[in-house]
Amino acid sequence: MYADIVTIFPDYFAPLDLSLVGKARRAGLVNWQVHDLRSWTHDRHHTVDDTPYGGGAGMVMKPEPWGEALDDLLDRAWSTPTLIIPTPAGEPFSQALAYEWAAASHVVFACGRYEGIDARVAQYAATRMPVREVSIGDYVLNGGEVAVLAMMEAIVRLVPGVVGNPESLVEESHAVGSGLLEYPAYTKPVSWRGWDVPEVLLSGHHGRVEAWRQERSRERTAAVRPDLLDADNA
Ligand SMILES: OB(O)c1ccc2cc[nH]c2c1
Repeated sequence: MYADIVTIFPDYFAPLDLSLVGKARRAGLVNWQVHDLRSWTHDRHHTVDDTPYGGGAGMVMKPEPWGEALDDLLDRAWSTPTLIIPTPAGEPFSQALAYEWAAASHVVFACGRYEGIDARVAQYAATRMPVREVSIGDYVLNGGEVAVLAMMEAIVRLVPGVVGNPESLVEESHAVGSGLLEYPAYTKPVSWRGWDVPEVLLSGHHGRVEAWRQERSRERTAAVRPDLLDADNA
């Protein structure tokens, strides 16, 4: 998976070179390039925003720099990328989308700021590539960068070879097909500040352990995400 990330704050993405994601890049399993949107401006002040038509507070990102950025990235692309635009007004990002984009050869992330990107950019882009406007949750950030950091981590960890034991991807929360939240995990010591590890986990009886874990998953999901249970039973 290769990603182009377009932003007015390139330094936001330095953390991607840390930990598992950075290790995956150094191993050649994934790659990305961060681009400063202002590279596609031509005025002295590298202007990327202007006042909204129709009035209202804040500023809107101008379409021209985005159009030139997408033209350049498409010209260089080996295959047609998917354009992913983080926005509070988007479809929910999900583990299924993370898997889909982990298998994609090329994605382009467009990080909006201010009140967002001129709506014509997504409309224009959709004539040249698949476009997905995606939300990472029902809250509002100041821009798309944090959303892209979160999505990059969710996506890259699913690329084959990135996590040491692929089995660890199977039983985690929101594992595609399971729809249940992960069961609680324990490690040594067996007793800690008066709290003991559940006996069944010390039994060595794999069938009983599995049944206990399934029950804890359903119990936890019913308590905090009953909507997933409905989907799971659908
Ligand atoms: O909350 B978000 O995911 C998000 C995404 C993009 C922009 C652009 C301006 N505010 C934003 C918020």
